Amino acid sequence: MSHIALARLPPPECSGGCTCAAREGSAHDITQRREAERALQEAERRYRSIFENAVEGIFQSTPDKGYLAVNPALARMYGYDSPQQMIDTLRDIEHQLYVDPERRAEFLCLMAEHGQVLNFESQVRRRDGNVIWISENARAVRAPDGGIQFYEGTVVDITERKVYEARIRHQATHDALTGLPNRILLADRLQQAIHQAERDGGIAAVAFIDLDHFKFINDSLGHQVGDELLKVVAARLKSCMRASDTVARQGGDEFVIVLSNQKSLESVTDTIRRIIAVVAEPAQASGLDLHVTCSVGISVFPSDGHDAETLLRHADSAMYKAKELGRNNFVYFAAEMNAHATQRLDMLNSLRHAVANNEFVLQFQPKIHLATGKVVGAEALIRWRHPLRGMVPPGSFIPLAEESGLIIEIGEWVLRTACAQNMAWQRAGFPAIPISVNLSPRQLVRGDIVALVAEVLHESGLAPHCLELEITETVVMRDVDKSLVILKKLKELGVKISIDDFGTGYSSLNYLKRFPVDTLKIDRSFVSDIADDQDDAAIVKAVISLAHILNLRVVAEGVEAEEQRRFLLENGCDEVQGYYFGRPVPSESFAGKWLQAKEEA
Ligand SMILES: Nc1nc2c(ncn2[C@@H]2O[C@@H]3COP(=O)(O)O[C@H]4[C@@H](O)[C@H](n5cnc6c(=O)[nH]c(N)nc65)O[C@@H]4COP(=O)(O)O[C@H]3[C@H]2O)c(=O)[nH]1
Repeated sequence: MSHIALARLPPPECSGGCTCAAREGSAHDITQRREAERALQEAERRYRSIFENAVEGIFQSTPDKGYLAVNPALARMYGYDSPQQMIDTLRDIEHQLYVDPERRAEFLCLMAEHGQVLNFESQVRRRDGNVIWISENARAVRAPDGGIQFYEGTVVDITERKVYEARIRHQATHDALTGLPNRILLADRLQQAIHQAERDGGIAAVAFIDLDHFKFINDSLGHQVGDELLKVVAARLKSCMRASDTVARQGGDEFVIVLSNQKSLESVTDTIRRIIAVVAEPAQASGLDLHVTCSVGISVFPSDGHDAETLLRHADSAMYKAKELGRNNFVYFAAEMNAHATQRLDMLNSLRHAVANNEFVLQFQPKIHLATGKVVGAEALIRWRHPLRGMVPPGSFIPLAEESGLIIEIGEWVLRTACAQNMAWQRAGFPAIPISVNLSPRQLVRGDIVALVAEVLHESGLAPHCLELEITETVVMRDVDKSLVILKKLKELGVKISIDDFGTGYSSLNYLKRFPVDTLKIDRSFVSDIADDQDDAAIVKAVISLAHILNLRVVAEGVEAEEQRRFLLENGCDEVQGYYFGRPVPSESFAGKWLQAKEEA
């Protein structure tokens, strides 16, 4: 404003008589021009400041290859010391900048079609070779003839967001512990393998892999050891696979592999054999030497199913068959397994129902003192009174209860009922004899078994020495240190402990010496043949002497014949149990037959 006022003033040398008005007019023109120039300069200064100081990268580039102008932010983003250095160096954007040169072609194409690109994301190479993700917004600036003169736009570095997105995507599709694909990605990969086999007329195989006795390792050695072991197994499985195959963790100790584009079943079998061998190699987890095996069920596209869900279900059924057949092996799906899997599911449902509806009963089998023939104990044995199938023996449902975890509730019921029954006999005036209860592997490792036994004794009022817990030898030997701690605590409660099925495992004498046990029960498989099989006879004799050296009682189970009784008597066995003396019977019959007999005697 001030210079306009100044321009209107006559110049100092003016003495009048001149055409001051004209001079004033021309001064006015100059002033206006200067003003416009200054405004322009000001605007340019402002825009330059924005350009120079913007945090976003700003550029002008030509359709052919290079840059016209870039701001310092863009030069910095791409790793150059100055804009000029960047302009001079980057003469071929397509090949020097874009990681995928195709992106430049797409950029040009979008510009030609729409005159702009929005959020155009690409990977570019910085001057130092590092790759970053950028997002560009740009427009085409056209000449009056309509041709593209140059492009101008902005660039932001979105690497951090991309890394974050990739991490989130990875987390959603991978298992956190092992880093393997999870169920979601597995479904996708399996679908791809099916499509590929359909297209090429080949086969694809799905293998369901379950670690044998993993739950036991997890429960007894702790989750940390279990987790470590899963990681080792995951790495081993991966080492057996081609890049095009998939190893996924289905959950827990279950893995699934998808073998795509297979030429023949032989090649599938070869891979599975390799997997079984590699899993079975000794493993180290948390400093412990472990040995784990796996059972594998395989289904094949197209013969065993046409969709991912069916193939997975069938591989799962085959895996159960592999477990049934002794574990550490593999089985291909066969149609009849469907029926078996359905049966198993039905059984599990009715077993759950049985727990809720109290469909179990206990029977009792006497333990006889061999030398005197007196009843010195009773073993409680569970039966399932099924509403349709009648009395179901424990061999038909205990393994499933164990596998599904239902054994915890069932076992607790057995313990309570057996202790209550013993008290009921005593209150009815029968002599106090110890009652034996089988403890399942899961019950033993669950950690609160000591508290449970203490609680049941307290609630029932049963004297601790009137309860004997039978634990199978293999379970005790699987984790000697942990078993030792639990058995000691149980012993401190005052209950008796018996090692069941003795001889079937691999007890070391050294361990046996350390265990606070009262009784060894010789497995009935040895007893049944003592009259005919010299080896079994020798084993039974050895177990009796060993037990006596260690100051333990010996009970022989499964005695069915007189010659077995005589052999055991002659060799100093303390107690016997078996059909020869008495079968398991309901509580009333037991009291009537055995406890009265003891009283009369
Ligand atoms: N062949 C033959 N068998 C005889 C003879 N004497 C007794 N037995 C049977 O041998 C089994 C002895 O029980 P176990 O070794 O503890 O073996 C038991 C035990 O491992 C399990 N079991 C039974 N009740 C329970 C329970 O309450 N809890 C748990 N966890 N397991 C149980 O089921 C297994 C089988 O039980 P049961 O069918 O009742 O079978 C019982 C019994 O009926 C004989 O002279 N000859």
